[in-house]
Formats: sequence, structure tokens, C-alpha cells
Amino acid sequence: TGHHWGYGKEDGPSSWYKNYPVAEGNRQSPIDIVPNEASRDRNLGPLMINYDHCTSINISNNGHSVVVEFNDSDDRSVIKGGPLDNPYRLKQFHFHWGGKGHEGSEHTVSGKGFASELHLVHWNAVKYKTYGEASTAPDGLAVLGIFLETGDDHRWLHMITDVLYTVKYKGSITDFKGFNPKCLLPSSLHFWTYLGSLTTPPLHESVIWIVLKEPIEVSEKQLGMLRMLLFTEEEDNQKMRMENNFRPPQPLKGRRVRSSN
Ligand SMILES: NS(=O)(=O)c1ccc(S(=O)(=O)c2ccccc2)s1
Ligand SMILES: [Zn+2]
Repeated sequence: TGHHWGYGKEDGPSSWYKNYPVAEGNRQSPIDIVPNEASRDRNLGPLMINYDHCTSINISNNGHSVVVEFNDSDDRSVIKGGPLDNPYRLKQFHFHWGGKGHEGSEHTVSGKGFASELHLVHWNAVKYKTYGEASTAPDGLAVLGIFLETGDDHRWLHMITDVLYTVKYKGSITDFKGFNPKCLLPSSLHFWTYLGSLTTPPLHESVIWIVLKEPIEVSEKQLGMLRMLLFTEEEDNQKMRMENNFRPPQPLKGRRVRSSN
């Protein structure tokens, strides 16, 4: 089912083009964001995030990251405004991170990486009937990217790091109800936005990226918990620590990055 890909020497980002030629496309993600080259756009309204009736369902290890999935059967958790013409429904969130003492974000800001990056994945349920259909459409997905930098303990991230031991191995999944990702948002919703892609295979060029300017702070200890996850399955006798699961920045190819006001 599909092609095996990963973040190692043989199956990592520099080899993805072999099975996913769109890897060399014109709107690939992530990118390096250069703030003073981003253009302020008057008709970029404020981002509106409405996660009040948010319902997480489960947490899982898909062999590439740890993923929290949501009930997306109605518009209970949506983002709208900013660059978006419709409300987009929250489907899942996941993280990308580095190794001990190494940066692991996907987007960089003037060449600076962050310790980790949180992606909240939303889909356009107004224009498309299913998540799958939306995932291949040019305006199908909206991913909210939030940088994590090391500092103080994040008081709510514990809710996630405390259960990571239950999804240590690839293919594991556990109930994870009632988590509201509103608690992971920084205080400012100022953002950069540009048209891009999924940052993992299938690398569909279907993402409106919204990257928040303000990082959230998490402790080195909390980040270390992410690194106790494994890329490998329980029965696999090769235990490969899940870390450095990020794609490096891709060519801008003439795209404009806009900045909120
Ligand atoms: N890192 S990222 O936010 O760009 C991202 C990569 C893959 C996904 S997905 O698993 O939601 C997905 C979505 C559509 C098709 C297949 C997988 S989201
Ligand atoms: Zn991601």
C-alpha cells in the first residue's frame, strides 16, 4: 500500500521525488520565511479560530509523527478569516521535531529553525465532500503552523506528553477524548501565509499555510518525551527513536508570502 518513505538516509526527504515527483513542484512546503520580504496585505482579515466545541477522539503513532484526530462531521471546530474564503474544519494535529539539542521545525524564519513545529490540519468542507477529496484540491486544506521553542514547561502540553508512552510504537492508537487544542495557541494570532503543500508524501499541493509568528514555549523535558516515541513497530527488533521527522525548506519558486496586519 503506497510507497515506503521516512526520514532516514535512504528513504528521507532527498529521495521522496522518486516515488512522489510533485516533490519538485512549484508550491512545495515548508519554506524559509523572510519577514521583511513578506508583503502586508490590507484585505487579509484577522484569523478566527473557533475550537470551543472541540472533540478529540484518539492519539496515534503513524510511524512518522504522533497524531491527535478530531471529529470533523460538522463545523464544531473551524478556522476562518485570514486568507481563507471558507471555514475549514479541524481534522488532526501532529508535530515535527529534531534530535537532542537540534532544531526540528519545518518552516524557518530568516534561516532560523525552532525546536519543533505543531501542525493543525483543517479541510474545506464547504467546497469538498470529503477530507480525501479536499486533500488533492489547490484550496482543499489549511494547515496552521505553530513554532515550539524551548523554555518553561507548557502547562497543557503535559496532557499529551503524559500519554505518549501508550503510543510508543508505530501503529499504536489510544482513546484521547476531550482535548481542546485552543490551549496550545500562542497569545498573538499574527501570521504569515502562502500557498504550499503537505510536507510529507503524498506532498499534495493543496495547502493554504498559515504560520503563526509567535512561538509557544515548551520545556526541554517535554520535547524529550516526543523523542521517546519510535518510528518502528512493537514486533520490530530494531528500535528506531522518532526524531528529526522534518522536511527542510523548499524553493520559493516566485511565491509571495503575505503577512497579517
Ligand atoms: N505536515 S503536513 O501538515 O503538511 C501533513 C502531511 C500529511 C498530512 S495528513 O496525514 O493529514 C494527509 C492529508 C491528506 C492526504 C494524506 C495525508 S498533514
Ligand atoms: Zn506536519
